[in-house]
Amino acid sequence: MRPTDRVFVALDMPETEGAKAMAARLAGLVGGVKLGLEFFMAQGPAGIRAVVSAGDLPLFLDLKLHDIPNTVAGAVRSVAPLAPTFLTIHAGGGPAMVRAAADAAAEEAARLGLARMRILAVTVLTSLSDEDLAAVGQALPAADQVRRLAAMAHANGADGVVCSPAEVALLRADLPADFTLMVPGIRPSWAAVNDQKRVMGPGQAVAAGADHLVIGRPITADPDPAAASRRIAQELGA
Ligand SMILES: O=C(O)c1cc(=O)[nH]c(=O)n1[C@@H]1O[C@H](COP(=O)(O)O)[C@@H](O)[C@H]1O
Repeated sequence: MRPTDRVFVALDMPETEGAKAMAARLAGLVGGVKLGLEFFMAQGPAGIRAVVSAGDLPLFLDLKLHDIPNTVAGAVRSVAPLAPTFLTIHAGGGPAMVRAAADAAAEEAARLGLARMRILAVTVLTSLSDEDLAAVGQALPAADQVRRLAAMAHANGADGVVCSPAEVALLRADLPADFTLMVPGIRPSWAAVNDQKRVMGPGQAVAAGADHLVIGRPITADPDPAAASRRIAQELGA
């Protein structure tokens, strides 16, 4: 994998034109685009198609699905025609929900004749500290909860997880090499931390074993997003 292929840029914005312009500007400098709730709620599937074609980049659709198994399976089928490379669900939805998502992805890909989207289970959000986990009654420390959820997601057919850089080395040791570790909470030394809590630099996260990095504001809020992407690529060895 080329160093730039590791990076999915998070286009957290509500407007199609802005997201299309950013995707076109960053084509060749990143490995794909991540479109999530802010964009999907405003622009829906048509907006997703417009942005993907503007940059001609792989799509990471970050909808963080979390509901009963039947509803999540239906949502997976509904987004299958968008042909995302990756789709997120919340591991906290439990074993049957993870299994329902994985099965629906496989069945719908076969039915439509498309490549199967990879299901990624979100473990513990990178915006949560141990203190925050205690407030919602989750097990401590965060790393223990991440390991438990990742093992459960793997056992139930997920293709990978979303975790913070702090847990990457632990999960790499626990799980097979082809289990994808998609890692947000990435902050180069020159970027603001914002609302993230469990953060690391891009080079360190890849050295620890991250397959892909999710990077939003350090690129999109920079006065020169292309230059920011190039600095990150250099840090990754490009
Ligand atoms: O699923 C995600 O992508 C995700 C999980 C997580 O635990 N933390 C997290 O920040 N993300 C996403 O990763 C992106 C990070 O954006 P920045 O903080 O701007 O780099 C956002 O689009 C978040 O929705």
